[in-house]
Amino acid sequence: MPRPPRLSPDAVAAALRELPGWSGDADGLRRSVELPSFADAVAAVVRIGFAAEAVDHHPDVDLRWRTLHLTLVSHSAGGVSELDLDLARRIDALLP
Ligand SMILES: C[C@H](O)[C@H](O)[C@H]1CNC2=NC(N)=NC(=O)C2=N1
Repeated sequence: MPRPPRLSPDAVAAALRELPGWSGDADGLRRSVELPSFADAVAAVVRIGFAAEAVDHHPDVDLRWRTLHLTLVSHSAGGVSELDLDLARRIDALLP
């Protein structure tokens, strides 16, 4: 299945205005979130992991104690694509 192309900087900036909590640019979307505990943070990674598998699009995840640092980028596109915007919305629905 063809994967969508890299979005323009303007398109990413416009999309970010609808994604409070996320920052970044056409090279990647970023969100950091602190959970109440390490166990909660691990559970969030698992929930995000299953959501990612469901859409076959995967975040870069950096877990530091109870803080998750998430980066979304479409490796196949060399930047942010519609798949990353969709995954960001799905992740937001899973986080407190
Ligand atoms: C074959 C499979 O669809 C590809 O390897 C997918 C899997 N998940 C992916 N996730 C991300 N973030 N970028 C990709 O290019 C990508 N490619």
